[in-house]
Amino acid sequence: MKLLVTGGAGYIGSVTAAQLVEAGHEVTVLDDLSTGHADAVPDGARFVEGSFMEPGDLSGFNAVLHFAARSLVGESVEKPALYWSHNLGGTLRLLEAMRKGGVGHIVFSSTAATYGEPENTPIKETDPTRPTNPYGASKLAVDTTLTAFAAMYGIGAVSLRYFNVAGAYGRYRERHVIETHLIPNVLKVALGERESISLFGGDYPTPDGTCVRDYVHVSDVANAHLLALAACERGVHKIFNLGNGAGFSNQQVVDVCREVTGHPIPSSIAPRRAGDPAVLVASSELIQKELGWQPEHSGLTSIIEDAWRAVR
Ligand SMILES: NC(=O)c1ccc[n+]([C@@H]2O[C@H](COP(=O)([O-])OP(=O)(O)OC[C@H]3O[C@@H](n4cnc5c(N)ncnc54)[C@H](O)[C@@H]3O)[C@@H](O)[C@H]2O)c1
Ligand SMILES: O=c1ccn([C@@H]2O[C@H](COP(=O)(O)OP(=O)(O)O[C@H]3O[C@H](CO)[C@H](O)[C@H](O)[C@H]3O)[C@@H](O)[C@H]2O)c(=O)[nH]1
Repeated sequence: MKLLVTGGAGYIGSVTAAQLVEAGHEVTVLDDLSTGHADAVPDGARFVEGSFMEPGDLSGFNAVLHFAARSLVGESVEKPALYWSHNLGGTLRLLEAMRKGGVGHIVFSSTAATYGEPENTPIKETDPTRPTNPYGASKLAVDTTLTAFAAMYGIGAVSLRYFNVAGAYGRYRERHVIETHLIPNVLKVALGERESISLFGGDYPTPDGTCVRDYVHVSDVANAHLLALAACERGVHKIFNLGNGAGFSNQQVVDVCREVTGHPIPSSIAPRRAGDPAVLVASSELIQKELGWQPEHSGLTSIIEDAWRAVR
């Protein structure tokens, strides 16, 4: 297929673009390099530097995989207008360009942040969506828009709600200039780029008092996109969670990083970070049942080993 990958110079987009090229698709990456890197665009993909908010003529593409977004939760609280105009407004323009160009299918990077503070664990797709920050709200608004576009204009859409994506795929890894994610920041301590790691909150209602998250390997996330692409069906919007169904506390993440790197990784408990749910764990039964997705890396150790191998 002839595919447009927005955000294909970023972390998850570059891994997915690489797997799409390996599967024989003709891939064009559209990325403005605001948080991505030109050298992350896989060999064999065409690269267009530009914004998905001005996508131009999309005729000829069979589908869009839409990764590009603003995705810093804290920044979204400080600059809500930016998140609404970029993530929702920009995506509306992309969808209009798809409509004009006759592009019928889209796979969209949604997020666990659409659920907000969960009522049930593990979280199912049918659980309430009550985002607690503009980032999650803007992603939920795109999901709602996709449902309407599928019903009204007959596009085929799949939203994948990733939980905590981690690990690396070959040379493709997470390297954000502003890094907020736990695992890369813990590994920076082992690399000698940081003195220590602060764990935000030690008094959550969890076994060790630190937050619990569901880590899913970036390679398994990328593979889910190939399955989602094949499952796009005109007039239908499907939503799937993507996680491993197992929760690991922030303290456990640090402990596993110590084992994997052999570094003592000094850590301390710091105040809670605003808007962090105590526990976020996915039920991914639906995507396993409907698309046959099976994560190959379910253990936290193997995910962290891959992340470490790519940065050391
Ligand atoms: N990393 C996670 O754990 C996680 C979890 C849930 C959802 N997501 C979502 O997955 C997607 C990818 O996340 P990531 O971690 O790979 O982020 P990333 O920042 O590494 O990648 C995003 C890419 O989009 C590009 N981009 C941003 N705005 C653009 C624009 N206007 N036009 C063109 N390109 C633009 C950036 O330059 C970057 O290359 C995002 O939509 C994010 O919200 C990520
Ligand atoms: O230096 C740090 C960084 C993070 N954390 C903690 O580690 C946990 C995981 O935090 P991350 O920032 O790695 O990930 P989040 O769970 O906040 O965010 C992930 O899930 C969100 C959905 O909830 C969004 O989709 C977001 O894009 C995605 O990265 C949280 O308890 C956080 O407070 C620390 O203690 N110290």
